[in-house]
Amino acid sequence: MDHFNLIDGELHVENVPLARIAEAVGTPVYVYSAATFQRHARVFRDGLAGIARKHLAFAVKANPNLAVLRLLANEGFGADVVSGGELARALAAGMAAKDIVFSGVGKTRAELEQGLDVGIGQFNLELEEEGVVLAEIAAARGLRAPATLRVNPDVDAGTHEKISTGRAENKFGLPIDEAPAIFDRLAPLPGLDLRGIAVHIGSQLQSLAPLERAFERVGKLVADLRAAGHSITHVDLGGGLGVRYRDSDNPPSPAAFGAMVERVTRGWDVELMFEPGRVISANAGVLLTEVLWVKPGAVNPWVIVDAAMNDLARVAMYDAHHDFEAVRPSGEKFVANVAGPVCESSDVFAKGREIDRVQTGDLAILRSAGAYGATMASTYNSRPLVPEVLVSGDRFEVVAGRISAEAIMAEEHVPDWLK
Ligand SMILES: Cc1ncc(COP(=O)(O)O)c(C=O)c1O
Ligand SMILES: N[C@@H](CCCC[NH3+])C(=O)O
Repeated sequence: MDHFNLIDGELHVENVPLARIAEAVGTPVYVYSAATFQRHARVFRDGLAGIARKHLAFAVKANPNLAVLRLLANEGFGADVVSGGELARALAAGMAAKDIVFSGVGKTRAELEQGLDVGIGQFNLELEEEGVVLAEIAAARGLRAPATLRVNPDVDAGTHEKISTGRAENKFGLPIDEAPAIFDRLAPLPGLDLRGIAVHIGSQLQSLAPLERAFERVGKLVADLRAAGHSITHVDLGGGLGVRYRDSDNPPSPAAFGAMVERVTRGWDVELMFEPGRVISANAGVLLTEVLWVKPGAVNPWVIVDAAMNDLARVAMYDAHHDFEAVRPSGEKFVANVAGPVCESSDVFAKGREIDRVQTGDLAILRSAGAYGATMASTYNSRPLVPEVLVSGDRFEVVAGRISAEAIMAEEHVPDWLK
């Protein structure tokens, strides 16, 4: 069941009319559905029902809002974090340290220390030297840091170039062929409990085939490591499952993903770990915006909305598609461009698209904005930082306030020697 529906001709999130949120909070604003987050969390878990030993860690980068993290913690999710800031958020949201996995291609010494001091569940190491440093820091504290090696399996995920992570030329992971030798050198260090392998080949995957190829390579590596005498108890299979941004997208279902994982990992005898982000959050949120102007254009009219690339960067960064819909559709359509007010030619959400006919003052949404939306927002053009609202049934709450240009300016100052 979708929780973003027309009720009496007007778009609602669950039982709350979007117009009511716009009136109370202003626009632009991200609006999330708690019931959708819950449903996605459960569908993902159900897809993996056949896997006995598993750990689910939500990729915090997709949506780090504290309320969202708490909701997912209540659904039994831990977190996959990539910075000290994300780690602090996961803890602040009530997640247990042991349920947190620390990924990330450039963890600082301070971040490794922070992770050890709070007792996180696992570090996914990106290179040998990181393992050496982590082992030293842990040994000095009388600890053994639970860790895996993240390997780069050299598999093309078949997704947008800028969100691919598993090809040899990408910066992520260490070359899978070098993993056995690195494992041999790191495993004996007293400060490390080197217990497995991690892999993540990219995001918004529309096919299971590249994932399957990557997992098969990891399975072979696990067998080789065991044959060399290593104890392998954990394999982290990352995230990456794609979602439907438009009708023509056809991502694999969590059930199909689970069936593939079950088949490929049969007999591995490890705890499997997962780091889903987008599949849990993308379609749980929309960006609500107001039409400022409809401006004549040389080819198509320009619908200028009050949301911009600084609020939702995905279109400018990856040519991503987000459906655009009026909150009170008249039934009439027209072909138009949709753009924000930012002074960049790439601040365009849609070009030459048939959309609901809208006019100045109308409310509209950009759909599927719950993942990599608010979290990638900036204050470019000195625009306020976009707020977030969580809806549950017929109530809603501002779970991140709008941070004004004045508040941001308060962090700056002019040196005396310029006055
Ligand atoms: C290491 C790691 N895990 C998990 C994710 C989450 O990916 P997704 O949102 O595609 O599920 C990412 C981002 O691509 C990542 O880099
Ligand atoms: N930010 C990207 C996804 C990056 C995934 C991070 N590993 C997007 O919006 O699609």
